[in-house]
Amino acid sequence: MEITNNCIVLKFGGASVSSPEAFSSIADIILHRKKMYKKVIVVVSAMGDTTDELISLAHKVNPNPPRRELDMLLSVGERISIALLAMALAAKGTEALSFTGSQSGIITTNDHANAKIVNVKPHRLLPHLENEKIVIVAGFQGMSLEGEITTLGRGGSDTTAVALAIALKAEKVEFFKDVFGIYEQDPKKNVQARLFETLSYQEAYDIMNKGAQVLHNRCVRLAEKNSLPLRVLSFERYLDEKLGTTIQDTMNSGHNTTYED
Ligand SMILES: Nc1ncnc2c1ncn2[C@@H]1O[C@H](COP(=O)(O)OP(=O)(O)O)[C@@H](O)[C@H]1O
Ligand SMILES: N[C@@H](CC(=O)OP(=O)(O)O)C(=O)O
Repeated sequence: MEITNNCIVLKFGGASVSSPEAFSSIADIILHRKKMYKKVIVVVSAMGDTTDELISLAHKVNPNPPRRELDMLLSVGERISIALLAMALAAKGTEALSFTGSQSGIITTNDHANAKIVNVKPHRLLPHLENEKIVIVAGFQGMSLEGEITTLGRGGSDTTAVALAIALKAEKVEFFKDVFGIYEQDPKKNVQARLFETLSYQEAYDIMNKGAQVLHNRCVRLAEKNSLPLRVLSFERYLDEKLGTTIQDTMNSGHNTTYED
């Protein structure tokens, strides 16, 4: 196993935390990566269908809920996950600390339900990372300059992970999915679809633009602008280093840090 001394962001989506037991499984993945990386930041999404269930709950109370209040409600899904993940790691004897998007310094526009990240100020995370503690951040949410809780649009946790990786100068982001990587088509619809080993940002972006929900398309553009390598791999077969898709530049284009996607 290659030992690096660096920083990595690990992103776990709703499919990887669809049951209480799943938190223990992904805690094992995180502990495996912690042996390789000094600084480990974990971004996690709401469990399974929680976000859909919260939207439907809101609509039972008000068929046209105020967008500000909907964001307040939806941000709860990811808060449940971060706390449960910290508890799962504690059950394995490892201290980890959970933080909401606003605590993590994810600063956004004030566009409720479709906010854009304008800056990342992860001051609160830094001392814990220096102390080599695992830091867990709620995906999909932030705080506007006006101090309001916002969400980034469906699938937005991927973009949280990329923005944090840029701010913390992480080596890469690993996205743990219920598929082995990015395919030419959804492998659940076409079992013959080819799995890509590597993709350029543009190729990945084109696949997302055709409607593949495997990565939030904003996160691909953001990674490209900052030359940040991305890897999409399976949360079940993560030990198989050859299995997965790497998205990176063919040449390092040397852009300055930007959060504009
Ligand atoms: N071209 C594609 N390559 C890989 N997965 C795809 C593609 N198009 C659609 N998908 C779907 O995207 C899903 C993404 O994985 P998932 O674990 O659900 O992500 P997350 O929980 O992070 O949102 C897969 O379940 C897969 O069915
Ligand atoms: N929970 C949010 C954000 C998200 O990114 O989820 P996932 O990582 O499961 O796509 C959603 O369902 O849209």
